[in-house]
Amino acid sequence: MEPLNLKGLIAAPFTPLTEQGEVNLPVIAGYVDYLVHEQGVKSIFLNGTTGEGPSLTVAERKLLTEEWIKQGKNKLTHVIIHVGANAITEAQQLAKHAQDAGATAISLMAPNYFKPLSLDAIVNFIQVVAAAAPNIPCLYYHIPEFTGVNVSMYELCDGIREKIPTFAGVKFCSLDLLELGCCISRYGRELSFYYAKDEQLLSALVLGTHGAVGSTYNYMGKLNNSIIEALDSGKLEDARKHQFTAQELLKKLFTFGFGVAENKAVMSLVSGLPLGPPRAPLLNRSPESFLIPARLELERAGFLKQ
Ligand SMILES: CC(=O)N[C@@H]([C@@H](O)[C@H](O)[C@H](O)CO)[C@@H](O)CC(=O)C(=O)O
Repeated sequence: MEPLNLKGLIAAPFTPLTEQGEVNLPVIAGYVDYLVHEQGVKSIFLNGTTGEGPSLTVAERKLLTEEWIKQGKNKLTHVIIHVGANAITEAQQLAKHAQDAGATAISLMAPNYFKPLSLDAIVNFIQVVAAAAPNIPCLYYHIPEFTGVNVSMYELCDGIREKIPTFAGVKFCSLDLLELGCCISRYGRELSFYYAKDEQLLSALVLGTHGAVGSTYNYMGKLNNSIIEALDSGKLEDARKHQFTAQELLKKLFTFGFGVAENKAVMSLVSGLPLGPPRAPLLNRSPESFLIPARLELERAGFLKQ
């Protein structure tokens, strides 16, 4: 299988929910247009961390996949579906469904209750799931902070194509740029690495990351695209300036406490899309503790009109 022909930013969409907590599919058509026209982002990574994938049922994940692919037709260029699950049979079902629905690729994180803690265990898990979608590429979603599985990606990638022919690379959600650099240097010609810590995009681009998946590209796509454009045209100072704008805002948001629930509230505020609450166990915070101070910072950084 050819390397994934995908570069640039990939947004990890939030899952729109009604106030009653049901998946709110009618929001998705406007969400696609917002990403494409307002943020200049044409690729998505669906049902991952930002999309609260692990809190959704298999049926909901299938509905979301179908709706995003339907609404994204002729608008989105790449739709990657996260199919990871603790039950391997569910992951297989989702992988087959993603392929049948017309997804570009599948991706999966490690199960996180019974954890695959050895290379053999993790490769076996990926192999079984990837085999359920044999015609599309498969990316491993490395996110040790959430899964507790911190196998070396450098070791995982060694000889993996012989075991898993559709293996296409890694979505790399870790601050470990040494590991990322070594992976790109050794495997970057045959595999793709997509960086997934938005606050360090520029550093990963300099190392040669093939693209980047992130939550903040939902509402800061334009700014992060400017980092890529400036770097591509040799304007390092400009690239730094844009990265610093994003970093300063995120650093402030981190001090207020910034997880998926807070991030979703920011996206609703900036985009005006009715994304609704997060699903339990995540909870919306009181406006005083997050949204009011966050709004001020977003205004200061130019993401909201004052
Ligand atoms: C842990 C986490 O949520 N990481 C985010 C980042 O975009 C993150 O929100 C951002 O770097 C701010 O820390 C992404 O890596 C998530 C992601 O790609 C996904 O939702 O699938």
